Amino acid sequence: MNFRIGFGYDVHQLKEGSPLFIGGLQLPAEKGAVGHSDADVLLHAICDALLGAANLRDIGFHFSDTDERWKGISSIILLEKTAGLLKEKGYRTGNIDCTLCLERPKVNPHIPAMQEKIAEALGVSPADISIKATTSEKRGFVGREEGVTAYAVALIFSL
Ligand SMILES: Nc1ccn([C@@H]2O[C@H](COP(=O)(O)O)[C@@H](O)[C@H]2O)c(=O)n1
Ligand SMILES: C[C@@]1(CO)OP(=O)(O)OP(=O)(O)OC[C@H]1O
Repeated sequence: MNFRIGFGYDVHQLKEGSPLFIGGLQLPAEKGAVGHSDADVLLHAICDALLGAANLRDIGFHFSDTDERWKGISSIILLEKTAGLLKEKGYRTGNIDCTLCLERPKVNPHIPAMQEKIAEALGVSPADISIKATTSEKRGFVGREEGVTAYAVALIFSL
């Protein structure tokens, strides 16, 4: 078996009145993330970790933010497409570990549902998807609730 690892990072601006999509779910929140797609920062970091593991460039290379096809698209679809790109190269997902940096709301109650969504898109078990969260202790860009960031690592393998 050939194992490879990858790392992903993403940032989105937060704006009052925009919807907040995280991990494939819309969460109740005063501020939501802004982007060309649904701006799901956690899924974008996971896409980049998977693409990086396969040395397949990054999310914007495959799904450009100037392409009308991806305007407002659910990032779960982008994650499914990313899994398809890896499959074409003979890779399967092993496990994912990611961290969301968001001042509020607390996402802990929603993590099991996010694990289910992500696992379904990648064709793995929810047990293979680890999601963690932290605030930024009211410091910096995240702490001032101006934005949200996410980090992810992915293990992939080919038989
Ligand atoms: N948006 C968030 C941020 C954090 N959590 C959970 O709260 C714990 C404490 O956060 P600190 O920033 O004070 O470390 C953290 O470990 C997470 O379990 C969350 O659910 N949603
Ligand atoms: C997902 C894409 C494509 O809709 O757009 P955004 O939602 O702006 O997200 P980002 O992480 O900035 O870049 C990747 C994009 O090309």
